[in-house]
Amino acid sequence: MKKAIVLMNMGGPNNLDEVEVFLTNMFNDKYIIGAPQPIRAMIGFFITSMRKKEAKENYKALGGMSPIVGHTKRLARRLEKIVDADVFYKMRYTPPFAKDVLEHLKPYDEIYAIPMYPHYSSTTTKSSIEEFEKWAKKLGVKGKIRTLDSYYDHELYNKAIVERIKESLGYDNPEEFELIFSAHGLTQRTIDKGDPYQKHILANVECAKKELEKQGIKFKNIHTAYQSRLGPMEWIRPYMDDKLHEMKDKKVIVYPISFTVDNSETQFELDIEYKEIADEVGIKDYRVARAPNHNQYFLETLKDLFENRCA
Ligand SMILES: C=CC1=C(C)c2cc3[nH]c(cc4nc(cc5[nH]c(cc1n2)c(C)c5CCC(=O)O)C(CCC(=O)O)=C4C)c(C)c3C=C
Ligand SMILES: [Fe+2]
Ligand SMILES: [Fe+2]
Repeated sequence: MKKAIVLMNMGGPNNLDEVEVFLTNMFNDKYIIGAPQPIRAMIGFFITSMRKKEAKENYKALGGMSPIVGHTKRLARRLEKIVDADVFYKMRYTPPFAKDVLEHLKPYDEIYAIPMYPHYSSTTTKSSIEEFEKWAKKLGVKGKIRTLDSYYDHELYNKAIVERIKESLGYDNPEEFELIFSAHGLTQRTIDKGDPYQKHILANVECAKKELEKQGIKFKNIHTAYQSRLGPMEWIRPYMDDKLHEMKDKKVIVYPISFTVDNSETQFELDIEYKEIADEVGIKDYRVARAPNHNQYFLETLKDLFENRCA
């Protein structure tokens, strides 16, 4: 039986010319902008035109590209060493797209499509799975597609989170630090329509807290906040910038809980933009923990999802 794993991620510009491709594709996704066509295309064109200049400047600060594709590719390579399957990766809004990767998947009997999103949201997980299945059908890929919705509660995944928090802490005393779990935001409207993302984030924070307790690591306080708000709508609260304003004179570790690999939201927004706010507010020590990336516990989580959790 020939098996393939496909790590499904969002993507990000691989060069500055792809910034427009990334934004256009994202805002053309019906799960991101709910309006029907052609209104969606018009809104997408408008937001892309408004954002692309600033977004390009941001990606310039990261060396002209998002780190997300590179991290996902490295993860796929390392995972391939420990599983009995060939490992691929595909992105939702930038190359390599589902249709590019599926061309290579025709000889496989079983295809394990694993979302790089531990929390289920229509805007990420559902959008990716649906698009992948649509292209598999169009291209006549016959292998059985297996997938799963979420894995934020996986014990090994939470061990990976705690490993990254410990790396950020080093030999310092956790009781002197505030720990903020920062999640990518979502509009309140999406949550009101029944999206479980925020529930999954809050449940993930509880799992991570339990793992910290198990390992005897006690922070002064633990908080959850939401970053990456965009546009005039109400997004889920508390907002990360408001949370940082409560942290004057404090020592803070931020853990980016939405993400399995580092990307522009961690390496630009948290590392650079929110660091500027932290300096303005007078935060004494501001640290951002890395996402799981190729942490051994995360690799073992993926191996277990492949072997035991995909249906
Ligand atoms: C406007 C709506 C957006 C929704 C809804 C949204 C949901 C969502 N996104 C992620 C993960 C990532 N988002 C990233 C970047 C990004 N996201 C939006 C907008 C929405 N996201 C924009 C406009 C951008 C581009 C950056 C910017 O210009 O501000 C990224 C980073 C990709 C990269 O380049 O590295 C990730 C990852 C999740 C998990 C999520 C909902 C659950
Ligand atoms: Fe996003
Ligand atoms: Fe952002």
